[in-house]
Amino acid sequence: MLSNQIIQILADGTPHHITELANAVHHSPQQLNTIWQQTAPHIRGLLRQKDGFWRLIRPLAVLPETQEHDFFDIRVLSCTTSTNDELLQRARDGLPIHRQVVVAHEQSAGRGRQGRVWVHRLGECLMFSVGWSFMQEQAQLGALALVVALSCQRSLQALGCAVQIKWSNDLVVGRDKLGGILIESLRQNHQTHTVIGVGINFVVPKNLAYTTSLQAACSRKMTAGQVLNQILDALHEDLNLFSQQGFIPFQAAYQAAHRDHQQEICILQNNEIVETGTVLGIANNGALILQTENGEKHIMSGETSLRLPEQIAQNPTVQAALKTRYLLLDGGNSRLKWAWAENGIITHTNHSPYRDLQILQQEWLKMGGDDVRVVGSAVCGLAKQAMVAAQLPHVKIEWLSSMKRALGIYNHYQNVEQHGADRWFNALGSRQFSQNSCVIMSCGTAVTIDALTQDNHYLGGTIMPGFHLMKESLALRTANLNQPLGKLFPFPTTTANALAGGMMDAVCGSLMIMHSRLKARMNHATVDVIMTGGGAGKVAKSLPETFILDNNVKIVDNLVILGLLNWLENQS
Ligand SMILES: Nc1ncnc2c1ncn2[C@@H]1O[C@H](COP(=O)(O)OP(=O)(O)O)[C@@H](O)[C@H]1O
Ligand SMILES: CC(C)(COP(=O)(O)O)[C@@H](O)C(=O)NCCC(=O)O
Repeated sequence: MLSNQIIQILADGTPHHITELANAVHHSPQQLNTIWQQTAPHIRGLLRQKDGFWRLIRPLAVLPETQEHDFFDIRVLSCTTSTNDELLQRARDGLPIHRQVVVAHEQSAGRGRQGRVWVHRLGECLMFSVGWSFMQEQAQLGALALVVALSCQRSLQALGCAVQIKWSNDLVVGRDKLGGILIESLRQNHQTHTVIGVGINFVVPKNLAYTTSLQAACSRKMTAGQVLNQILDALHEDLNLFSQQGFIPFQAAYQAAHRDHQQEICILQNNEIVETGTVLGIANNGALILQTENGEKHIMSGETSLRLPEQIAQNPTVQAALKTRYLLLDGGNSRLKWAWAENGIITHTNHSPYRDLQILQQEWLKMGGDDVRVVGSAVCGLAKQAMVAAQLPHVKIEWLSSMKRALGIYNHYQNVEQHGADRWFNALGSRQFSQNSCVIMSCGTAVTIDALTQDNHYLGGTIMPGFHLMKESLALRTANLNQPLGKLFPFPTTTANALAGGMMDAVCGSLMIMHSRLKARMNHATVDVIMTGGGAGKVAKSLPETFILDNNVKIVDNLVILGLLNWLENQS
């Protein structure tokens, strides 16, 4: 696609003149805007234009096809099933993969460890696989994943990002995951051909809790090419050393980079805790050495995962909650949103206007059952709640209200019965995305803008009409304003554009006022912004660039539902 060629040029985040862009796609500068409209909405809104130059407000994880490295052959693909598959297939076909690198901008079947899906959108995750062939047997390469994690960690550190490793091969910043590594191998012709897949978030993935990105965690702006080449430099040096001397030369450095050294941790297998104890160190084969109640144990990576105790509440009720299946409902004024959740993870989401809820019943017939607890938040009123119940005959729906206190958050609303349950569960959900003070904006039928302090006080917030209500009231109560909305301009000069701009300024302005108010209240500490609801994407695009760059602004779909799940999982 032509727009992808433009993205490749703009991905470095620097200004490019429109004649350069137009020449690259063999079109005239006048046609560039039309071509740009073909880009995905999450990229389209990043464009800024000034004096004939185009630039994106931040670099993307997109590389030019000409990317080169001294020691590796790099192939850049727009899309593939998975970069690991590309190299594995070559190896299976008997072709060499040693020192070959495949980068993909999008993967249709990217995977993490234990078959988990690797979530990404175009430009938001740097994904590549490196082929390396060893003479050793597979069994002797057990610590390879740790060496690769260390290579990535020290490369990113050199670029100014304070990354650590979570055993065995996750790249983390504090609690949040920045990147992951998946190694797959094949023994053929007396060699072990390993394919080392690496995924590093450039941008925090939408709707995934406990994740971070290079752009959120590092102060320095860097291009995907710089990150890739820095990691390839380190891998070249480290893999050569590892193939000659094994893990021992890396043991001390790995231990120093290990986030959980001397910490209390839990080891999970199939979502069950199988060991708890204190990390004593890393053995010379890469095993985690754990001091448990029953003595010292060596844990091999395999199918296990490491968690901090606060990530897995120890009590049995929480374990049971993790195993319950849920159908979670968010009854807004315009539409019902719902999600199915299992083992603490949302597996499917959907939404529908109230006049058309049969789809909910169809899903229940396919996925419902006695083991499913149906829990909801409703601000839509009793008539619409009854329409939901009618689609789920004989099913008990637990409608939850706003609360005075939950998950350590204290609600300062004077009368909690009056408080919209959606606003409360948005606040409970927001804690998965920010531990700082935050402003939570829900842009639905109404717009609500709420304040949550870092020390867990929900202070309250404002309510204003949503975009459709603003438009409707102007259309109904004025002689001249019943007309379609125009486009957004800084200084609108038509009625249609003035209407669009006025409504957007009202919402963005309210959000920014609440943000500065909360910031002042918190003595100018960090205040994050979490946005949800049907109109959130549109508002985020209209916020001033400086506001976006200076603050951590996140859009989270289904925040009410995430809040419900968060609350349910933490009940004792
Ligand atoms: N692109 C958009 N711009 C502005 N508002 C939108 C947009 N898309 C949807 N909305 C608003 O969001 C509402 C649906 O979002 P939702 O958060 O589900 O609302 P509710 O919780 O009130 O049902 C719509 O009725 C509309 O008012
Ligand atoms: C403000 C709301 C209408 C927002 O609802 P939505 O736009 O999400 O449908 C809802 O939260 C509500 O009815 N609140 C009750 C009043 C209050 O929170 O004070």
